[in-house]
Amino acid sequence: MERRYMPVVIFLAAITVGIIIMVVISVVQNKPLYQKYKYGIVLDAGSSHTSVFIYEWPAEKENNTGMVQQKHTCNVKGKGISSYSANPQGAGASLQECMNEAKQKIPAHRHPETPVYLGATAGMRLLRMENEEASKKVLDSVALSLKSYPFSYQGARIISGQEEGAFGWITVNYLSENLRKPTGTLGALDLGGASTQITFVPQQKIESSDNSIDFRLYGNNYHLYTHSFLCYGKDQALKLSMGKKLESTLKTDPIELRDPCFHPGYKVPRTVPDVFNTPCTKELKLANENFLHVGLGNWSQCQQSIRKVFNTSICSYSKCSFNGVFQPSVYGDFGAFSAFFFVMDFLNLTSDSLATTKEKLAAYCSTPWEKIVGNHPKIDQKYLSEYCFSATYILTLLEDGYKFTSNNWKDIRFIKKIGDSDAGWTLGYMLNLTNMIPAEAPDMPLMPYGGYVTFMFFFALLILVLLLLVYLYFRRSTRTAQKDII
Ligand SMILES: Nc1ncnc2c1ncn2[C@@H]1O[C@H](COP(=O)(O)OP(=O)(O)O)[C@@H](O)[C@H]1O
Ligand SMILES: [Ca+2]
Repeated sequence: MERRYMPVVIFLAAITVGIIIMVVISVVQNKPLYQKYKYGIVLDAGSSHTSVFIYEWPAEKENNTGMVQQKHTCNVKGKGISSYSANPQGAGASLQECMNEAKQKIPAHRHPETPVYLGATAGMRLLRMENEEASKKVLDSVALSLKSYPFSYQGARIISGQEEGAFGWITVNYLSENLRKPTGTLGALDLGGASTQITFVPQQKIESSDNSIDFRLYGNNYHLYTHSFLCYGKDQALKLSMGKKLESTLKTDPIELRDPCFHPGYKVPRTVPDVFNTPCTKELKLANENFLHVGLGNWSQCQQSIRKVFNTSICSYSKCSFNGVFQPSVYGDFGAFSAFFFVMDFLNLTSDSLATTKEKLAAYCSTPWEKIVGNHPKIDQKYLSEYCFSATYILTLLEDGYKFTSNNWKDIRFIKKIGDSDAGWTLGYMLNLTNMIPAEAPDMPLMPYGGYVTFMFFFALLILVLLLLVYLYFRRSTRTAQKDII
């Protein structure tokens, strides 16, 4: 071969290698060139109501953190499934409207592969304690209803308090993309109507095995503390607290229950079984079944009365939250969701110091009931009348129960959603059951997307320049050759 062709050969070889590198990188980087979505449905059968969550994720990226998003939610009309104990068929029927909506929201060709899970929480735990047969019938009824849809039915069951706490923790940390980073995780505080959960990575040893859960997620080990207090959701706590007041006052004054946790001017007739119709309160045999629930609007007395539902005098561990339950010192930031958020957000108490929160709440509780109703004509009066109690309960639970202080109060973030997805146990439950959180970290793309685009751009530019140089070189060498001939 003539020597003058050598540079051309080198140029061509460089170009070929360049093209091969570009093709290889683009294949590795863009394995799926277009996105297909997959779906999953979880029904949260809570004590007060049932919500249907539809999740969506890109089919090819299901093992990456933060990829699953909430696409749609539907609130089932009426009360929670545990309220159908006398009419179990009604429980299954109540889900129809939302399940039909799910059929509309998910593309039909995905229906057969879309898993459906129903998890029932504390309302059904209480019904199971009270009447196991009735709780089975309710679960059978919702199972039958869910099986009639074209989705892939995966079961309807009562989840444990530990699962409820741990999956809530997985949800908030998955959505905050904390799981693949060496940085800290977010503790999870969930307040329902019938139970409440606290879950976090503690700094101290976990002294009771009931409160310890281990996970290996994306190559990291997590040693979690979790506890679920049955009967300490805000609706059952209200019954506990009213029950205590009734026990001490009805004996002397059988007509009126004077309650500092309700607004002055609030007066509602109630019956004793209204308060004692749950396994959380012991049955009180009282001749007079009717009483008048009268509000006093006194925040500090309200807090005193709520403290009585927390037993802090027994503890067989190095430290306890309440009722003899082991709890290490709270550590790190916490996401407080569900009723923690609904109540504190309604009262605009999500971002003040603990002292200011107490001052504002005291003023709110002493506001006359008439004025409260006038200020919020559209809010359901049952919710409205209970916000003073609920917020006082929340402060007492967090401070006296879990031992948050004015120093770490700001570590509690009252949240509803992270991105588009609600904080709660449902997403974590589905991720776990579909094995979407691998124990080991999945392969990362070769380089971040921005770096990839820049790299491809400059590489293409380089190849263009090389082609130009080859062209110029050829032109010059042919001219020289022609000159030589002449
Ligand atoms: N807008 C709202 N304001 C106040 N409380 C609310 C609101 N929406 C829901 N809640 C309350 O949140 C709680 C949700 O609990 P739920 O999930 O049904 O029970 P559990 O988790 O104990 O089974 C209930 O006490 C319900 O009354
Ligand atoms: Ca709940």
